[in-house]
Amino acid sequence: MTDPRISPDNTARKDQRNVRIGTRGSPLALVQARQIAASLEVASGGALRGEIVPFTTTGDQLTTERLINSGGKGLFTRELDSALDRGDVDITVHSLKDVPAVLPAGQTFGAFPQREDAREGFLSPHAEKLAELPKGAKVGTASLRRESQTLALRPDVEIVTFRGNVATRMRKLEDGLADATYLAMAGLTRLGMAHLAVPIPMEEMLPSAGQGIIGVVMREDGDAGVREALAGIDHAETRAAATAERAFLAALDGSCRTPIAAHLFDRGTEWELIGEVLALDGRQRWRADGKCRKDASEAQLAALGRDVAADIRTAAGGVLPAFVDEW
Ligand SMILES: NCc1[nH]cc(CCC(=O)O)c1CC(=O)O
Repeated sequence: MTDPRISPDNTARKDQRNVRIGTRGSPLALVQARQIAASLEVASGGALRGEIVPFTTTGDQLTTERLINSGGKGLFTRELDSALDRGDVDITVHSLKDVPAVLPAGQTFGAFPQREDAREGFLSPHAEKLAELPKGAKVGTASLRRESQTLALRPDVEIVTFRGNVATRMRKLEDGLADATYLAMAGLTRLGMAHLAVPIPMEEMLPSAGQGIIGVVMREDGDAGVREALAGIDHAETRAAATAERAFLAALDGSCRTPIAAHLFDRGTEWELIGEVLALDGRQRWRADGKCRKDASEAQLAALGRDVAADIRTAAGGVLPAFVDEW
């Protein structure tokens, strides 16, 4: 039976407004953008209708070479940033860990929906975890954080550069190009493929700042209806984590480009931020942590991030390895 109030061809109702959602065109990005579209429609009581507008970013066009040699951060956001600036789209949807520590001027996060599993996933046809790999095994990754964290635990393994979507990486594993690789559990879960990986305990391999979080960006002078609907899908705990982890990142990113990891842990009555910086070869590793109350303001959470970053600087004697960022 057809409900006469619902237009059968799914065209916009007269009282419905279109929200153009800019996103990358990758399978994961599209799943995330569709999820945001659906939640916005619900949060606005049907007044808004999400329209997905896919973009190919610079980062999507790069293949084998290390992204880091191609301009670092912002590779996956640049084209989306300018589309939002120009007003070609109303909002952009990103994996937060791919978003540079500082947003372009005039742009702001309208929503951080509830975080997905932030853990790293271990994928290997031969082993359940890194410790089980044979001596000298090849571990595929293009992330400098994962590379240095792996070498810190297993200095004997060989790191090989590994990129591509989930299917590509699985094929490379089958072809023996590497014995193991990592993918974020969040991405795998969103794609319905979490069964392919074994989650790694968070404190064994601290994830990237913002891992598992989707950031929805709007213009500061953006439409009030859109702003309100975004506020309706914002998740307070996730915003707290995004704020503390990104403040930590921003405080270290300013002067150095280094393998960095951070996560805000829920310790019942308190938040605990753990941050980590490593030398590329994994031989040096600095960790620091700090706590604050669960009812902390965004300013206090940002201060927590900066404090933990300052502790790491002190621990490292002010000499952090001069290198790269996460992507
Ligand atoms: N750097 C690419 C990227 N950006 C976001 C995710 C996964 C989803 C997420 O962490 O939110 C991934 C893939 C990966 O690192 O495994």
